[in-house]
Amino acid sequence: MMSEQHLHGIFVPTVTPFTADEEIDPVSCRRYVDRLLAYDIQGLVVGGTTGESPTLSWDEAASLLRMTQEAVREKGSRIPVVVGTGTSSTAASVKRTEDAGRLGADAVLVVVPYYSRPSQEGILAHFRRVSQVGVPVIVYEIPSRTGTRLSVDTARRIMELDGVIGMKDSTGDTSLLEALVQTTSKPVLCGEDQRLFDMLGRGARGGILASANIKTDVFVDMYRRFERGDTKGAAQAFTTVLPWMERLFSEPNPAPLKWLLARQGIIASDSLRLPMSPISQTLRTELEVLLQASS
Ligand SMILES: O=C(O)C1=N[C@H](C(=O)O)C[C@H](O)C1
Repeated sequence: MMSEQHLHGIFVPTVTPFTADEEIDPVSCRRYVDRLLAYDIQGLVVGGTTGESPTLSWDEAASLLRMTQEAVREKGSRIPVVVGTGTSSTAASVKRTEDAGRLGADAVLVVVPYYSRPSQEGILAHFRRVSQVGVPVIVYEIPSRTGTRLSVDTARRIMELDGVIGMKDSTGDTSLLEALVQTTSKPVLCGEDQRLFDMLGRGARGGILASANIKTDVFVDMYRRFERGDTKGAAQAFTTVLPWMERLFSEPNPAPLKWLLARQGIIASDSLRLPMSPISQTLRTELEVLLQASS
């Protein structure tokens, strides 16, 4: 299982490859994960936003976890595999986290409960209950998707919980990160791709980044440069991936990413489950231009 010492560097949240008729495609899944394992990434996250968690059943998320663990094991890699278990129900999140523990997940990614807009006390109680399961918890703060924003005080109290090992900060600004690094040694990772460079400079220990599925080597190199104090080199590397990030998030994630992975033959199809829908022709053309320029 993971501890806070393991939560640093580049974590890649995986897509869920579907066949054209929207079933999980295990062959693509294996080819895709094997490719990611060729890079010096620090971990994988299955069943997150990028994995289309809103349209996956828990059984499907669990089977993705097993397939990914198998690929990691058979490659002889020891990187942690994290699975998303957060829902807007505390009881369901606890149950999924218990299952994830039985399946050997190294940690769980637990999103702030969405839609019902609970009070700060309710959110704290939610994380207290889930963290008591005994599987390390990474808190996922993404107000643009959940409809709620953690106060600094609540975030600090959640980070103090024994079972919580860190946070993925997708707030889109640096105020929470800057407040947390004053009072906790637990890691905060960037979850807002275009803020990566800025957030590393303000104390983030890495990132959980959908765009690191593309140009994975550049993300790893950028992080390593940053770590050893080569800020200029890290900035240069970041500049080269910015155009990709801009396109990847110009339409709802993970549709552009899946299109790119399918276009490169890494997964068989860019199929999504509704209400996620295929990318526009304009974006396809832009991505095609980027691909041609980088080949
Ligand atoms: O699945 C994830 O983890 C991520 N999801 C974010 C989102 O889609 O909002 C983006 C981030 O890169 C990672």
